[in-house]
Amino acid sequence: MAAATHLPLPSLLHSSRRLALNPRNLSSIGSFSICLRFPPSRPPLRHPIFSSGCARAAYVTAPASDPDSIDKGSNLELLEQPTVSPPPAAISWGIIWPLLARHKVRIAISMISLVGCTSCTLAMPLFSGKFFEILVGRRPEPLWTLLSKIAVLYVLEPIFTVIFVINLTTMWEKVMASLRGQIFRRILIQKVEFFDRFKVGELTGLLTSDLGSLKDVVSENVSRDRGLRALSEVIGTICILFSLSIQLAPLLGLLMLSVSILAAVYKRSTIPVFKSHGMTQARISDFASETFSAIRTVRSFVGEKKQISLFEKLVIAYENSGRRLGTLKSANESVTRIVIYISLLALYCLGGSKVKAGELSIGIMASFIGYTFTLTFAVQGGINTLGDLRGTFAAVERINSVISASEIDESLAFGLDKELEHSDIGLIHKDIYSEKIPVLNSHYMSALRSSSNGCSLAWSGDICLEDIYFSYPLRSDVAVLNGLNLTLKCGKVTALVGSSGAGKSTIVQLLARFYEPTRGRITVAGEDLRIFDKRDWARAVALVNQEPVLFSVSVGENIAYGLPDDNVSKEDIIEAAKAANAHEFIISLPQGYDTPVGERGGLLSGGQRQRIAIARAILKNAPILILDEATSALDAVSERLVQEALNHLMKGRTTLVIAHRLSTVQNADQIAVCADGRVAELGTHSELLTRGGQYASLVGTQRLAFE
Ligand SMILES: Nc1ncnc2c1ncn2[C@@H]1O[C@H](COP(=O)(O)OP(=O)(O)OP(=O)(O)O)[C@@H](O)[C@H]1O
Repeated sequence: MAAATHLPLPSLLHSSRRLALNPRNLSSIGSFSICLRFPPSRPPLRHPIFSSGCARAAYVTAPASDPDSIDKGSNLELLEQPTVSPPPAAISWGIIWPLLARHKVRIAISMISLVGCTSCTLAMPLFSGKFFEILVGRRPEPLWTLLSKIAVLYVLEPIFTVIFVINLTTMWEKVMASLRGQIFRRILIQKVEFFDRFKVGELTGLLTSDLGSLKDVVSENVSRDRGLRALSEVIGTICILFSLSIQLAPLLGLLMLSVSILAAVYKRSTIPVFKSHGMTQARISDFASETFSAIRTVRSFVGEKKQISLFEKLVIAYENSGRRLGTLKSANESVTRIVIYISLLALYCLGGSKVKAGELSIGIMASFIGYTFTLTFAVQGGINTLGDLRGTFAAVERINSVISASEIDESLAFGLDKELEHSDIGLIHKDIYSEKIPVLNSHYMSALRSSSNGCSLAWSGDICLEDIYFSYPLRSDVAVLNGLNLTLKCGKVTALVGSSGAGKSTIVQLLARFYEPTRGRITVAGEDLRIFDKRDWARAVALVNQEPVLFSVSVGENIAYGLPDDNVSKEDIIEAAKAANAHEFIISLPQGYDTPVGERGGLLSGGQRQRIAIARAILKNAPILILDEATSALDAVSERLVQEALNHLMKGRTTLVIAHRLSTVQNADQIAVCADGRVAELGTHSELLTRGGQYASLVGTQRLAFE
């Protein structure tokens, strides 16, 4: 093992494919499926990333002197990698510390100014005591000398405070901006099933309210009676009190102890109320965003009353939990006050009697009263900060439970990392998590990079789906594809038909690599897709759906999104729009190409949206084109315009068409009938009609709808 070396994955793939995966060689080593049926105790004779379930866990060893030994079949050893540890929590001290460490100077200035302003604050009661002693003639110092010292304190304290607040908040805002950017990036690189699992509202809530709570824990706790200042005042006051009078200090200690115990009891008793308050708030936000985004459905079903009544229930639940929280807060407030008053009364009695007996100076007694108030406010402020911290911990826990439970799509993340490194994006330039993800993964991912480029291969080679098995991760017990085999011939049109739920759109999702097959492989010109990182592969596939999604920017910017990394010229945008039959309607819009399309393109008609999506795909100029019911939602006029645009787009590209209309399907070079997760029939329109099988019956029963 020690002498072993890591072979570059492409060469391994090449070799192992020759040994086991190339269909032409299957006869010599047994069928491809034999590879998949190796007993679990023995790894299959191919790179385990190509079998399901161990996608990240493998590398290859062979003698360093003979990298070609794989070809010769000697010394080939495939070793299972130890299980890769799960991705680190999205927010932890280990993540925040490096971000804080970038602002050492600001932190140092904040701490120095904190000491400065706290010292000023804590010196004030001492000066008050001296002031009274001068007034009653117990101190020889001239009054104006003392007053000028007090004036210096009054000037210094706000100066130190400003320096403290500005530095601390600036530093924290910068840390939070990095963290927010990183978490957005971390969400964006999750596997697609992550987005199946969590609602959009939940994910946006992490970035807004939950991260907002983490931000507030510093930015809302910089005032005199909160956070670090409160803490430093508590510590400072106790030290001063003990140095002033060893007899009276324990009394104030008792006061603090009582208040702290009350705070702890309050904290425990309010945790469930606090949690349920937060959850009801999240439900309100989810419900409102769902209602507003489905406003047309609500309108068409006259659902306003129902939505209002459901919303009312949520609002009442929120109100109730808010009231319970308020009651607990007020109870705590009054009990805390009672404790403070009792302690003050005790101080007056004990301190007063000591002053009368001449055991304590009136100045110290006056200082003590001042410190009692300082201590009271500081302790209360500390408790409030604890309350904020409690909410913040709950928010951090929510963020971590959502993001850590999921898996990063490493083949996407790796490519993105590389691209960001060379981009001008500064804030989210380096993934703070990548350092935490085991080095092995990046070694593994760099091995994934093939010398060949997926996009150029797709211009010249067929796409083969070989023995594909697939279940959606969230419904792993339901087999959607069961050993599907299909070849999309290069530059030709393949139509996919079949009953609803037969798995047509699932094939599209696999071709686009939103999901990976559970078993089997997809190849382009004989190369397994998994040797390309996903961002490379994404450039090879243009997808036009029934419901194209536009961003709420201008028409021109939506078309330019076809090449999001490039500076697309206005001429290119116009050319693409013309090819998509969209130019005429675009120039008739109020601001032409600068007209905003509204949220999800809501300010345009279905046909207009579709033609902009086609223009975007034309600009992308990808070798593989997937049309998933691209014209099925359109009226006859729009359909003709869109179909013309699509015909233009399809030229010279490997095209997969899913359609219910016979007219769209019958001219395809081949038609595949999907049933029971397999291709049941394959041929041209006339061949399949002659065969009289499922396609003929689909056409006969008009389930493949005619115009
Ligand atoms: N994200 C998902 N998670 C879990 N199951 C899914 C998901 N998407 C689709 N399915 C299930 O997979 C099966 C195949 O769905 P698919 O959308 O591929 O069918 P289809 O042939 O395209 O149907 P249609 O013609 O109605 O669009 C269905 O049973 C569906 O419920």
